[in-house]
Amino acid sequence: MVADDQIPQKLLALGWSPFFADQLTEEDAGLVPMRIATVHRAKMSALGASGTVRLMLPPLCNTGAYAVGDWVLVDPDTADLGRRLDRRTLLQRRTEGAHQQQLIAANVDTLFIVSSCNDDLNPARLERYLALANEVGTTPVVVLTKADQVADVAPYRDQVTGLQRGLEVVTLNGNSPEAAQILAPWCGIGQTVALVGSSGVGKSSLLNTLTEKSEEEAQLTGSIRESDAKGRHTTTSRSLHAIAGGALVIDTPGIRTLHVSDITSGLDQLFAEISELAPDCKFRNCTHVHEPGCAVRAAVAAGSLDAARLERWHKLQEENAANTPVVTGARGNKVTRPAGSRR
Ligand SMILES: Nc1nc2c(ncn2[C@@H]2O[C@H](COP(=O)(O)OP(=O)(O)OP(=O)(O)O)[C@@H](O)[C@H]2O)c(=O)[nH]1
Ligand SMILES: [Zn+2]
Repeated sequence: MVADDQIPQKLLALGWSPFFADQLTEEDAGLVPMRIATVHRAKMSALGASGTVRLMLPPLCNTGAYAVGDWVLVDPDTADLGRRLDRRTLLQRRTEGAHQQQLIAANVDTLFIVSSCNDDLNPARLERYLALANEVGTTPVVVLTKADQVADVAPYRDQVTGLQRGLEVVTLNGNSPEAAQILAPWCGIGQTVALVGSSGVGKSSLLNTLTEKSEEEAQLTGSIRESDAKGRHTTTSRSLHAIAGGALVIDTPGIRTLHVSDITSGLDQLFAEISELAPDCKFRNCTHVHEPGCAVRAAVAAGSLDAARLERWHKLQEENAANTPVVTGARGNKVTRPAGSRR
Protein backbone atom coordinates (compact mmCIF):
# COMPACT_ATOMS: atom_id res chain seq x y z
CA MET A 1 0.00 0.00 0.00
CA VAL A 2 1.14 3.53 -0.70
CA ALA A 3 2.22 5.50 2.36
CA ASP A 4 0.26 8.70 2.97
CA ASP A 5 3.24 10.99 2.37
CA GLN A 6 3.74 9.44 -1.06
CA ILE A 7 0.27 10.25 -2.27
CA PRO A 8 0.62 13.08 -4.73
CA GLN A 9 -1.06 16.31 -3.77
CA LYS A 10 -2.93 16.06 -7.03
CA LEU A 11 -4.75 12.97 -5.84
CA LEU A 12 -5.78 14.69 -2.61
CA ALA A 13 -7.03 17.59 -4.73
CA LEU A 14 -9.23 15.11 -6.58
CA GLY A 15 -10.89 14.11 -3.31
CA TRP A 16 -8.73 11.13 -2.36
CA SER A 17 -8.99 10.33 1.36
CA PRO A 18 -8.19 7.57 3.89
CA PHE A 19 -11.64 6.09 3.21
CA PHE A 20 -10.41 5.12 -0.27
CA ALA A 21 -6.75 4.53 0.61
CA ASP A 22 -7.82 1.94 3.20
CA GLN A 23 -9.42 -0.14 0.46
CA LEU A 24 -6.14 -0.71 -1.39
CA THR A 25 -4.38 -4.05 -1.03
CA GLU A 26 -1.00 -5.37 -2.13
CA GLU A 27 -2.62 -6.82 -5.22
CA ASP A 28 -3.41 -3.29 -6.38
CA ALA A 29 0.27 -2.38 -6.63
CA GLY A 30 0.99 -0.95 -10.05
CA LEU A 31 -2.54 0.41 -10.51
CA VAL A 32 -3.37 4.07 -9.99
CA PRO A 33 -6.58 5.53 -8.54
CA MET A 34 -8.59 7.76 -10.87
CA ARG A 35 -11.98 9.44 -10.67
CA ILE A 36 -14.65 8.81 -13.28
CA ALA A 37 -15.20 12.10 -15.13
CA THR A 38 -17.73 11.11 -17.81
CA VAL A 39 -19.93 8.07 -18.36
CA HIS A 40 -21.45 7.24 -21.75
CA ARG A 41 -23.05 4.04 -22.98
CA ALA A 42 -19.83 2.65 -24.41
CA LYS A 43 -17.09 4.91 -23.11
CA MET A 44 -15.88 6.48 -19.92
CA SER A 45 -13.14 8.93 -19.05
CA ALA A 46 -11.35 9.41 -15.75
CA LEU A 47 -9.31 12.10 -14.06
CA GLY A 48 -6.10 11.14 -12.24
CA ALA A 49 -2.91 12.69 -10.91
CA SER A 50 -1.52 12.74 -14.46
CA GLY A 51 -4.58 14.15 -16.20
CA THR A 52 -7.60 12.77 -18.04
CA VAL A 53 -7.65 9.44 -19.85
CA ARG A 54 -10.18 7.57 -21.89
CA LEU A 55 -10.58 4.26 -20.09
CA MET A 56 -10.23 0.95 -21.87
CA LEU A 57 -13.30 -1.01 -20.86
CA PRO A 58 -13.47 -4.79 -20.50
CA PRO A 59 -15.81 -6.60 -22.94
CA LEU A 60 -19.51 -6.35 -21.98
CA CYS A 61 -18.76 -3.63 -19.44
CA ASN A 62 -21.99 -2.17 -18.06
CA THR A 63 -21.16 1.52 -17.82
CA GLY A 64 -24.53 2.09 -16.13
CA ALA A 65 -22.99 0.60 -12.99
CA TYR A 66 -20.54 3.51 -12.75
CA ALA A 67 -21.27 7.01 -11.56
CA VAL A 68 -19.42 10.23 -12.27
CA GLY A 69 -17.26 10.80 -9.19
CA ASP A 70 -16.51 7.10 -8.63
CA TRP A 71 -12.95 6.11 -7.72
CA VAL A 72 -11.58 3.29 -9.86
CA LEU A 73 -8.18 1.63 -10.17
CA VAL A 74 -6.56 1.94 -13.57
CA ASP A 75 -3.51 0.42 -15.24
CA PRO A 76 -1.38 3.51 -15.98
CA ASP A 77 0.23 1.94 -19.06
CA THR A 78 -2.83 0.62 -20.87
CA ALA A 79 -5.64 2.70 -19.27
CA ASP A 80 -7.41 -0.61 -18.60
CA LEU A 81 -10.24 -0.19 -16.13
CA GLY A 82 -9.78 -2.19 -12.93
CA ARG A 83 -11.88 -2.43 -9.80
CA ARG A 84 -14.20 0.28 -8.51
CA LEU A 85 -13.61 1.35 -4.90
CA ASP A 86 -16.49 1.44 -2.42
CA ARG A 87 -18.39 4.72 -2.44
CA ARG A 88 -18.64 7.09 0.46
CA THR A 89 -21.91 8.50 -0.89
CA LEU A 90 -24.08 7.70 -3.89
CA LEU A 91 -26.82 9.88 -5.31
CA GLN A 92 -29.27 7.91 -7.37
CA ARG A 93 -32.80 8.31 -8.57
CA ARG A 94 -35.67 6.20 -9.68
CA THR A 95 -36.73 6.65 -13.26
CA GLU A 96 -40.26 5.88 -14.30
CA GLY A 97 -40.62 2.35 -15.66
CA ALA A 98 -36.97 1.42 -15.09
CA HIS A 99 -36.07 -1.43 -12.77
CA GLN A 100 -32.66 -0.08 -11.93
CA GLN A 101 -31.96 3.15 -10.09
CA GLN A 102 -30.17 5.69 -12.24
CA LEU A 103 -26.87 6.79 -10.75
CA ILE A 104 -26.50 10.57 -10.53
CA ALA A 105 -23.09 11.04 -8.86
CA ALA A 106 -20.80 9.36 -6.34
CA ASN A 107 -18.63 10.56 -3.48
CA VAL A 108 -20.30 13.96 -3.31
CA ASP A 109 -19.75 16.14 -0.21
CA THR A 110 -22.20 18.93 -0.98
CA LEU A 111 -25.32 18.92 -3.12
CA PHE A 112 -26.05 22.31 -4.67
CA ILE A 113 -29.80 22.21 -5.26
CA VAL A 114 -30.24 24.88 -7.91
CA SER A 115 -33.47 26.82 -8.42
CA SER A 116 -34.20 30.37 -9.57
CA CYS A 117 -35.69 33.50 -8.05
CA ASN A 118 -38.85 33.32 -10.16
CA ASP A 119 -42.26 31.64 -10.29
CA ASP A 120 -40.70 28.24 -10.94
CA LEU A 121 -39.44 28.14 -7.36
CA ASN A 122 -41.29 25.21 -5.86
CA PRO A 123 -40.92 24.05 -2.22
CA ALA A 124 -42.28 20.58 -3.02
CA ARG A 125 -39.61 20.07 -5.68
CA LEU A 126 -36.84 21.29 -3.39
CA GLU A 127 -38.03 18.98 -0.61
CA ARG A 128 -37.48 15.97 -2.87
CA TYR A 129 -33.85 16.92 -3.38
CA LEU A 130 -33.40 17.68 0.31
CA ALA A 131 -34.73 14.26 1.33
CA LEU A 132 -32.36 12.62 -1.14
CA ALA A 133 -29.35 14.60 0.12
CA ASN A 134 -30.23 13.74 3.74
CA GLU A 135 -30.62 10.07 2.99
CA VAL A 136 -27.32 9.85 1.17
CA GLY A 137 -25.38 11.87 3.74
CA THR A 138 -24.38 14.82 1.56
CA THR A 139 -24.82 18.39 2.79
CA PRO A 140 -27.59 20.18 0.89
CA VAL A 141 -27.24 23.85 -0.04
CA VAL A 142 -30.05 25.55 -1.93
CA VAL A 143 -28.64 27.87 -4.58
CA LEU A 144 -31.13 30.44 -5.86
CA THR A 145 -29.94 31.85 -9.18
CA LYS A 146 -31.17 34.83 -11.20
CA ALA A 147 -31.06 37.03 -8.08
CA ASP A 148 -30.16 39.86 -10.46
CA GLN A 149 -33.59 39.56 -12.10
CA VAL A 150 -35.59 40.55 -9.02
CA ALA A 151 -35.72 43.70 -6.91
CA ASP A 152 -35.80 41.76 -3.67
CA VAL A 153 -34.61 38.20 -3.08
CA ALA A 154 -36.09 38.02 0.44
CA PRO A 155 -39.48 36.53 -0.57
CA TYR A 156 -37.71 33.74 -2.48
CA ARG A 157 -35.22 33.07 0.26
CA ASP A 158 -38.03 33.00 2.83
CA GLN A 159 -39.84 30.27 0.89
CA VAL A 160 -36.79 28.06 1.21
CA THR A 161 -35.09 28.64 4.58
CA GLY A 162 -37.98 27.08 6.50
CA LEU A 163 -37.93 23.84 4.51
CA GLN A 164 -35.38 22.19 6.79
CA ARG A 165 -33.68 23.08 10.06
CA GLY A 166 -30.27 24.66 9.58
CA LEU A 167 -30.65 24.72 5.80
CA GLU A 168 -28.11 26.90 3.99
CA VAL A 169 -29.58 29.05 1.25
CA VAL A 170 -27.60 31.37 -1.02
CA THR A 171 -28.82 33.78 -3.69
CA LEU A 172 -26.63 34.79 -6.60
CA ASN A 173 -26.27 35.67 -10.26
CA GLY A 174 -24.84 32.55 -11.85
CA ASN A 175 -23.28 34.56 -14.67
CA SER A 176 -21.33 36.85 -12.34
CA PRO A 177 -17.82 35.98 -11.05
CA GLU A 178 -19.08 36.84 -7.58
CA ALA A 179 -21.00 33.56 -7.61
CA ALA A 180 -17.73 31.65 -7.16
CA GLN A 181 -16.97 33.63 -3.99
CA ILE A 182 -20.43 32.97 -2.59
CA LEU A 183 -20.01 29.23 -3.12
CA ALA A 184 -16.36 29.15 -1.98
CA PRO A 185 -17.16 27.85 1.55
CA TRP A 186 -18.17 24.51 0.02
CA CYS A 187 -15.55 24.46 -2.73
CA GLY A 188 -12.29 23.94 -0.83
CA ILE A 189 -9.48 21.68 -2.01
CA GLY A 190 -10.60 18.10 -2.60
CA GLN A 191 -14.27 18.86 -1.95
CA THR A 192 -16.80 17.42 -4.38
CA VAL A 193 -20.00 19.30 -5.13
CA ALA A 194 -22.81 18.34 -7.50
CA LEU A 195 -25.25 20.66 -9.25
CA VAL A 196 -28.82 19.37 -9.53
CA GLY A 197 -32.11 20.97 -10.51
CA SER A 198 -34.62 21.42 -13.30
CA SER A 199 -33.63 22.34 -16.82
CA GLY A 200 -32.96 26.05 -17.31
CA VAL A 201 -32.34 26.99 -13.67
CA GLY A 202 -28.75 27.91 -14.52
CA LYS A 203 -26.61 24.90 -13.61
CA SER A 204 -24.42 25.19 -16.69
CA SER A 205 -24.05 28.95 -16.33
CA LEU A 206 -22.92 28.39 -12.78
CA LEU A 207 -20.51 25.68 -13.87
CA ASN A 208 -19.05 28.00 -16.52
CA THR A 209 -18.55 30.70 -13.91
CA LEU A 210 -16.93 28.26 -11.48
CA THR A 211 -14.60 26.75 -14.08
CA GLU A 212 -13.62 30.01 -15.72
CA LYS A 213 -10.24 30.36 -14.01
CA SER A 214 -9.08 26.89 -14.90
CA GLU A 215 -10.19 26.73 -18.51
CA GLU A 216 -7.46 24.22 -19.30
CA GLU A 217 -8.59 21.73 -16.67
CA ALA A 218 -12.26 22.33 -17.38
CA GLN A 219 -11.80 21.40 -21.02
CA LEU A 220 -10.17 18.11 -20.18
CA THR A 221 -13.41 16.72 -18.83
CA GLY A 222 -15.21 17.06 -22.15
CA SER A 223 -18.74 17.74 -21.00
CA ILE A 224 -21.23 17.27 -23.80
CA ARG A 225 -23.57 20.10 -24.70
CA GLU A 226 -26.15 19.53 -27.39
CA SER A 227 -28.81 21.71 -28.91
CA ASP A 228 -32.39 20.83 -28.06
CA ALA A 229 -35.40 21.30 -30.36
CA LYS A 230 -35.53 25.02 -29.68
CA GLY A 231 -31.86 25.39 -30.53
CA ARG A 232 -30.97 26.00 -26.90
CA HIS A 233 -27.86 24.43 -25.53
CA THR A 234 -28.73 21.94 -22.90
CA THR A 235 -26.74 19.56 -20.77
CA THR A 236 -27.12 15.95 -21.84
CA SER A 237 -24.66 14.11 -19.71
CA ARG A 238 -22.96 14.29 -16.36
CA SER A 239 -19.35 15.31 -16.01
CA LEU A 240 -16.71 16.05 -13.40
CA HIS A 241 -14.77 19.31 -13.56
CA ALA A 242 -11.81 20.56 -11.52
CA ILE A 243 -12.33 24.21 -10.57
CA ALA A 244 -10.06 27.04 -9.48
CA GLY A 245 -10.56 26.83 -5.71
CA GLY A 246 -9.53 23.17 -5.74
CA ALA A 247 -12.96 21.54 -5.71
CA LEU A 248 -14.52 19.10 -8.14
CA VAL A 249 -17.90 20.03 -9.61
CA ILE A 250 -20.28 17.48 -11.06
CA ASP A 251 -22.79 18.89 -13.53
CA THR A 252 -25.97 16.88 -14.09
CA PRO A 253 -28.67 17.14 -16.76
CA GLY A 254 -31.92 18.84 -15.78
CA ILE A 255 -34.30 16.52 -13.96
CA ARG A 256 -37.99 17.01 -14.64
CA THR A 257 -39.31 15.23 -11.57
CA LEU A 258 -37.18 13.57 -8.95
CA HIS A 259 -39.09 10.45 -7.94
CA VAL A 260 -38.21 9.16 -4.51
CA SER A 261 -37.68 5.71 -3.02
CA ASP A 262 -35.69 4.36 -0.06
CA ILE A 263 -35.48 7.75 1.62
CA THR A 264 -37.33 7.08 4.88
CA SER A 265 -34.69 8.55 7.18
CA GLY A 266 -34.06 11.41 4.74
CA LEU A 267 -37.74 12.32 5.03
CA ASP A 268 -37.66 12.13 8.84
CA GLN A 269 -34.79 14.61 8.90
CA LEU A 270 -36.43 16.91 6.35
CA PHE A 271 -39.74 16.94 8.22
CA ALA A 272 -38.21 16.91 11.72
CA GLU A 273 -41.04 18.98 13.19
CA ILE A 274 -43.56 16.34 12.08
CA SER A 275 -41.37 13.38 13.11
CA GLU A 276 -41.03 14.92 16.56
CA LEU A 277 -44.78 15.38 17.05
CA ALA A 278 -45.70 11.84 15.99
CA PRO A 279 -44.87 10.18 19.35
CA ASP A 280 -47.54 12.41 20.93
CA CYS A 281 -50.28 11.01 18.69
CA LYS A 282 -52.73 8.68 20.43
CA PHE A 283 -51.97 5.80 18.08
CA ARG A 284 -48.40 4.71 17.53
CA ASN A 285 -49.01 4.04 13.85
CA CYS A 286 -50.99 7.26 13.36
CA THR A 287 -51.10 8.34 9.71
CA HIS A 288 -52.04 11.90 10.71
CA VAL A 289 -55.03 11.75 8.37
CA HIS A 290 -58.18 10.80 10.28
CA GLU A 291 -57.20 9.40 13.68
CA PRO A 292 -58.49 10.98 16.88
CA GLY A 293 -55.85 12.38 19.22
CA CYS A 294 -53.47 13.23 16.37
CA ALA A 295 -50.79 15.63 17.63
CA VAL A 296 -49.74 16.53 14.11
CA ARG A 297 -53.17 17.67 12.97
CA ALA A 298 -53.59 19.42 16.30
CA ALA A 299 -50.47 21.43 15.47
CA VAL A 300 -51.99 22.39 12.11
CA ALA A 301 -55.21 23.45 13.87
CA ALA A 302 -53.19 25.50 16.36
CA GLY A 303 -51.34 27.21 13.54
CA SER A 304 -47.88 25.97 14.52
CA LEU A 305 -47.60 23.63 11.51
CA ASP A 306 -48.32 24.64 7.93
CA ALA A 307 -51.16 22.59 6.41
CA ALA A 308 -49.48 22.65 2.99
CA ARG A 309 -46.29 21.29 4.53
CA LEU A 310 -48.22 18.36 6.07
CA GLU A 311 -49.86 17.70 2.70
CA ARG A 312 -46.46 17.53 1.01
CA TRP A 313 -45.24 15.20 3.77
CA HIS A 314 -48.18 12.87 3.07
CA LYS A 315 -47.46 12.85 -0.63
CA LEU A 316 -43.77 12.07 -0.24
CA GLN A 317 -44.42 9.43 2.42
CA GLU A 318 -46.88 7.69 0.13
CA GLU A 319 -44.59 7.84 -2.87
CA ASN A 320 -41.64 6.58 -0.84
CA ALA A 321 -43.69 3.72 0.62
CA ALA A 322 -45.02 2.72 -2.81
CA ASN A 323 -41.55 2.70 -4.38
CA THR A 324 -39.59 1.11 -1.56
CA PRO A 325 -39.55 -2.69 -1.63
CA VAL A 326 -40.82 -4.30 1.56
CA VAL A 327 -38.33 -6.72 3.02
CA THR A 328 -40.12 -9.47 4.87
CA GLY A 329 -37.26 -11.79 5.71
CA ALA A 330 -33.59 -12.46 5.24
CA ARG A 331 -34.24 -13.08 1.55
CA GLY A 332 -36.59 -10.19 1.14
CA ASN A 333 -40.06 -10.90 -0.17
CA LYS A 334 -38.91 -13.26 -2.86
CA VAL A 335 -40.13 -16.83 -2.56
CA THR A 336 -37.42 -19.23 -3.66
CA ARG A 337 -37.71 -22.99 -4.03
CA PRO A 338 -34.94 -25.58 -4.03
CA ALA A 339 -33.77 -26.37 -7.55
CA GLY A 340 -35.91 -29.04 -9.23
CA SER A 341 -38.76 -28.84 -6.73
CA ARG A 342 -42.31 -28.61 -8.04
CA ARG A 343 -45.45 -27.11 -6.76
N1 LIG B 1 -29.84 36.90 -15.37
C1 LIG B 1 -29.47 35.66 -15.05
N2 LIG B 1 -29.57 34.69 -15.99
C2 LIG B 1 -29.19 33.44 -15.65
C3 LIG B 1 -28.69 33.13 -14.36
N3 LIG B 1 -28.41 31.80 -14.33
C4 LIG B 1 -28.72 31.32 -15.55
N4 LIG B 1 -29.19 32.31 -16.36
C5 LIG B 1 -29.66 32.16 -17.76
O1 LIG B 1 -30.68 31.17 -17.79
C6 LIG B 1 -30.60 30.38 -19.00
C7 LIG B 1 -30.53 28.89 -18.67
O2 LIG B 1 -29.32 28.64 -17.97
P1 LIG B 1 -28.51 27.25 -18.08
O3 LIG B 1 -27.26 27.44 -17.31
O4 LIG B 1 -28.38 26.80 -19.49
O5 LIG B 1 -29.49 26.26 -17.31
P2 LIG B 1 -29.26 24.72 -16.95
O6 LIG B 1 -29.76 24.53 -15.57
O7 LIG B 1 -27.84 24.34 -17.18
O8 LIG B 1 -30.19 23.95 -17.97
P3 LIG B 1 -30.01 22.46 -18.57
O9 LIG B 1 -28.66 22.39 -19.20
O10 LIG B 1 -31.12 22.36 -19.58
O11 LIG B 1 -30.16 21.51 -17.42
C8 LIG B 1 -29.39 30.92 -19.75
O12 LIG B 1 -29.84 31.84 -20.71
C9 LIG B 1 -28.58 31.64 -18.67
O13 LIG B 1 -27.78 32.68 -19.17
C10 LIG B 1 -28.61 34.17 -13.38
O14 LIG B 1 -28.22 33.98 -12.22
N5 LIG B 1 -29.02 35.42 -13.80
ZN1 LIG C 1 -51.03 11.69 14.14
